[in-house]
Amino acid sequence: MKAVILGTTGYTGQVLLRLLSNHPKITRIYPVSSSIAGTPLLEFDPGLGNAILEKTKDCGNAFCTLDQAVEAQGDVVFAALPHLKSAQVCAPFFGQSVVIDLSADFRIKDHSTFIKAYGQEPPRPDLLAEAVYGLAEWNRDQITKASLIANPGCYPTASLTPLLPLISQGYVAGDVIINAMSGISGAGRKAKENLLFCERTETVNAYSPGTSHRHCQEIQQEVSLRTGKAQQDSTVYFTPHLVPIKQGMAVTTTCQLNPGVSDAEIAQAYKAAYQDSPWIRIVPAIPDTSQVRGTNRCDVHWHRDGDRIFLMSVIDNLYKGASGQAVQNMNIRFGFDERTGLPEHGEV
Ligand SMILES: NC(=O)C1=CN([C@@H]2O[C@H](COP(=O)(O)OP(=O)(O)OC[C@H]3O[C@@H](n4cnc5c(N)ncnc54)[C@H](OP(=O)(O)O)[C@@H]3O)[C@@H](O)[C@H]2O)C=CC1
Ligand SMILES: CC(=O)N[C@@H](CCC(=O)OP(=O)(O)O)C(=O)O
Repeated sequence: MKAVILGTTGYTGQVLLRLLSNHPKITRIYPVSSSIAGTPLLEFDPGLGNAILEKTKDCGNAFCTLDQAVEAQGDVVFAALPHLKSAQVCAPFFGQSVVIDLSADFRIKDHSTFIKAYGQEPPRPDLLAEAVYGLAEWNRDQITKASLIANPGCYPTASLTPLLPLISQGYVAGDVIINAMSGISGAGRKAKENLLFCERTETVNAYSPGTSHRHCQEIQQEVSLRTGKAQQDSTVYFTPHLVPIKQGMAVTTTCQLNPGVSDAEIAQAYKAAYQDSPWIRIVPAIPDTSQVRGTNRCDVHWHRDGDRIFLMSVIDNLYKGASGQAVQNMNIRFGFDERTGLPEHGEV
């Protein structure tokens, strides 16, 4: 199979390049760069292994242009581009290849919600109906048939994974309070003064609290789908924090349970939702981001305190939060085992 990566020099693009170079079903890779086409891959990233050389022969082992990639007619295109830019760059691939978009351009279905989150109209409203939200464990059947997959945001993936089994069973009453921590690679590779080492080391802060972060709209959309309530009546509150680690995301979600929900029912809800999901693990102790770093796993722990439940989840924002889930979605779409080409063990 031939794979195209758009935005290869970004963080998620670089992880995609590594994952696809080890993926047994991918034979050719077209690594597009709008900024450094023609530059040898190993000059840009000497950490890449030899497998990449075999698979990028068509581009002379260098970054290629968008035109070269369009001509190659890839089976699958991964768009690792900024939101509000991605849909436009992907245009030549729609109808030609399966497009897996890591940006937010196709995640939110409702126009006014998209405008609230991103400050402007969705860039391709004509394609929103056919775009499948790629939260892999919840939309497998649709992903199997999709030609456009909207890979979820990293915060929504880490928040929805522990929440949806309980929401879907109708066990949750009242507000859902989500507090999340992200490593700095979550903000992408583009140089920003406020993300310099000296600005971010030894310090932590919250930002965009309550319902003001764009990912709150994405989380609310998926929760509303399962509760049947209108999105404006959703009571999800989401507050992210930036912590001084390179990659990793830890989320704590607090909910009130409906009267009479037992521990056994909660355990059963998680079992039913995830027993056939190789990348979700319900763990007996509060998880650390280090245990999922470099893997596609989301580890979840729950703690009951009277009628409150506390859900602790961890992912690697660049893997399950982005490129790993994108490859998982490709596996589902093309009928491969969901685990194919994805690392199982965390780094020591
Ligand atoms: N970082 C994360 O943890 C996560 C990221 N995402 C999403 O995935 C997408 C890619 O993220 P990430 O890899 O972190 O982003 P980066 O900022 O690290 O990389 C984006 C890449 O897009 C290309 N690009 C093309 N046009 C532009 C432009 N106008 N401005 C900036 N870059 C441009 C560049 O690559 P080139 O020069 O090679 O073309 C650039 O390196 C984004 O939509 C992001 O929101 C989703 C989940 C998690
Ligand atoms: C730390 C940081 O800045 N995180 C980003 C979200 C991460 C991301 O890339 O957003 P998507 O998942 O929507 O693509 C933010 O808060 O906007």
